[in-house]
Amino acid sequence: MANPQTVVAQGTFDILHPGHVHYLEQAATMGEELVVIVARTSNVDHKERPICSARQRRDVVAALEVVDEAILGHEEDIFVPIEEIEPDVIALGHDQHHDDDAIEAELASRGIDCTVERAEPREPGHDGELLSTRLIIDRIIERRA
Ligand SMILES: Cc1cc2nc3c(=O)[nH]c(=O)nc-3n(C[C@H](O)[C@H](O)[C@H](O)COP(=O)(O)O)c2cc1C
Ligand SMILES: Nc1ncnc2c1ncn2[C@@H]1O[C@H](COP(=O)(O)OP(=O)(O)OP(=O)(O)O)[C@@H](O)[C@H]1O
Repeated sequence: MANPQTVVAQGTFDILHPGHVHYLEQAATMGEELVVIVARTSNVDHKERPICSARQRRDVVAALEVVDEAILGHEEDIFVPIEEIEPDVIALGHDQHHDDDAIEAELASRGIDCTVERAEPREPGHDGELLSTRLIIDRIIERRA
């Protein structure tokens, strides 16, 4: 296709689990090409510091079949990669703390024509399925302490 619709997804992706896969699969259905921006460790300041390096997190996301490209985010200005990619859609995760309206306003002020969509959460499909990095780490601490 000459002009595929590009979707951007983003997140920390520290220790991948099926919730991440679900989010990325949903994001992929919003267009034809999926580019994932992996958060720099210095920008993950709203929760515990990731266990894996940004490069490792990026490499594992890039290996997923549904992902066309995974890149490391910008250290200072999260809209720099967006300006470079020029996506048609930004897919926000169901629980991402970003304000949809604030993102849309910033896109408009930079002249980027792009819609902002929210993905749906995925609930555990069986007993004991861990769909959160924090819950996986809590389980490791509990079982290996
Ligand atoms: C549109 C958009 C672009 C982003 N670009 C970057 C970026 O370039 N660099 C970065 O470190 N984080 C970027 N982020 C932020 C993180 O990917 C992410 O929202 C947050 O730091 C990780 O939190 P989460 O995994 O709980 O969502 C971006 C977020 C959004 C919504
Ligand atoms: N169970 C889930 N269902 C749908 N999307 C999910 C799920 N878990 C994570 N995601 C999405 O994956 C993206 C990256 O998530 P993130 O790296 O913060 O993982 P997390 O497991 O939610 O982390 P933590 O549990 O440490 O807060 C986010 O957009 C988030 O909404």
